[in-house]
Amino acid sequence: MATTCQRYKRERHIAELAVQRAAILTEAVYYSQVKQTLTKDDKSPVTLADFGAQALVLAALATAFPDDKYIGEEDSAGLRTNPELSALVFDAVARTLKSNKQGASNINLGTMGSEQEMWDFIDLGNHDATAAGRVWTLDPIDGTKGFLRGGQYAIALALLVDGVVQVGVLGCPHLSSEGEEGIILSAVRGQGVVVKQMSADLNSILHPSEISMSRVPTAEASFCEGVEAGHSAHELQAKIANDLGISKATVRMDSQAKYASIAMGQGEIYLRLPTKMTYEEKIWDHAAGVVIIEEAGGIVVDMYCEPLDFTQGRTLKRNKGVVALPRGIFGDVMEVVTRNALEKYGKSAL
Ligand SMILES: Nc1ncnc2c1ncn2[C@@H]1O[C@H](COP(=O)(O)O)[C@@H](OP(=O)(O)O)[C@H]1O
Ligand SMILES: [Mg+2]
Ligand SMILES: [Mg+2]
Ligand SMILES: [Mg+2]
Repeated sequence: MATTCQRYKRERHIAELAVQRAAILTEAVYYSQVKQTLTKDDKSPVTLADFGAQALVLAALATAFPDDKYIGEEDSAGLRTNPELSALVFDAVARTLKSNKQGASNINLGTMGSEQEMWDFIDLGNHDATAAGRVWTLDPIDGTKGFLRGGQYAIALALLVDGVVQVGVLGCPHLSSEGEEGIILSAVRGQGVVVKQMSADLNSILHPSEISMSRVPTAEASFCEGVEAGHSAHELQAKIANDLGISKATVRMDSQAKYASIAMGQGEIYLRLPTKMTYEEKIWDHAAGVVIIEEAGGIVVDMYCEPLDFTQGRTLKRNKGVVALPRGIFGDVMEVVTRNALEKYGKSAL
């Protein structure tokens, strides 16, 4: 039986290595001229890098934890009917596998030799029940619009056990800490959070440093919100900042880099209030961020101050809106957030 401090040690390590390997692919695409993109049924974009990163991460998980279940944002349908795009994705995956020797750690992160195998790895992410057992949730590129715009993006991987996030890893290739750009944050519930430098060499994810959230009073805090006006209610968020007497400019940033950034004390409050009450937040947009914030000493709730419920499958259907912030200003800020949420949206109909 593992001691408490060894709990999820292997899961965290493999998740970090898998995220780092996927980031080699996403960064190669980020800086290339070839960013082949499809538009999904919900009108959102998915690029060749999203598919490639999902294949690489799920290959690693399937190799290391074959009995677990996986939920990934993407599926291979768009590749199976598009040979040209599929070949581009496979080429990017093959280059990553070749460039990357998987380190001296002797950890087998899995490989793939054909497009068919790659599609099958991508489709391992089709699970949808989260209330029981071990379920990994993956966002291969969170902030695809940011990725395409040259902004922030994240590779987000988390392990849910019986519906509770136990492990979270966020790879943020364009976020900086202590002057180093390209970082990985990882947390295990009850064991804190570390930030490590991302490196093209899989052996050297290794300058762990502990982090914690900012301790400034509410009036000196700053807000962090998404860039996309369609993803959160910028106007209402500005009103809440104003109601709280916050005068610092709001920082806009794509992806779960927002969670990473406030976990490291580079900002304080992440607000994500709905633009439409029918939208259900996706679990892969929050799971890794939640455990990272909680382990950095913060709290994540919905706009009615309820904890996020990860037992409901692929979406947070029992929650509306998301707020993440340091413990010390929680009471002050949430009073104003819930008042505004009730005024604007009424009582939770959930
Ligand atoms: N109407 C909406 N409201 C809230 N989130 C939305 C949304 N439409 C899409 N999203 C999610 O917003 C995520 C990006 O968040 P942000 O705006 O903070 O960068 C997207 O993740 P992907 O980019 O992985 O698809 C997508 O899941
Ligand atoms: Mg998407
Ligand atoms: Mg996402
Ligand atoms: Mg995504």
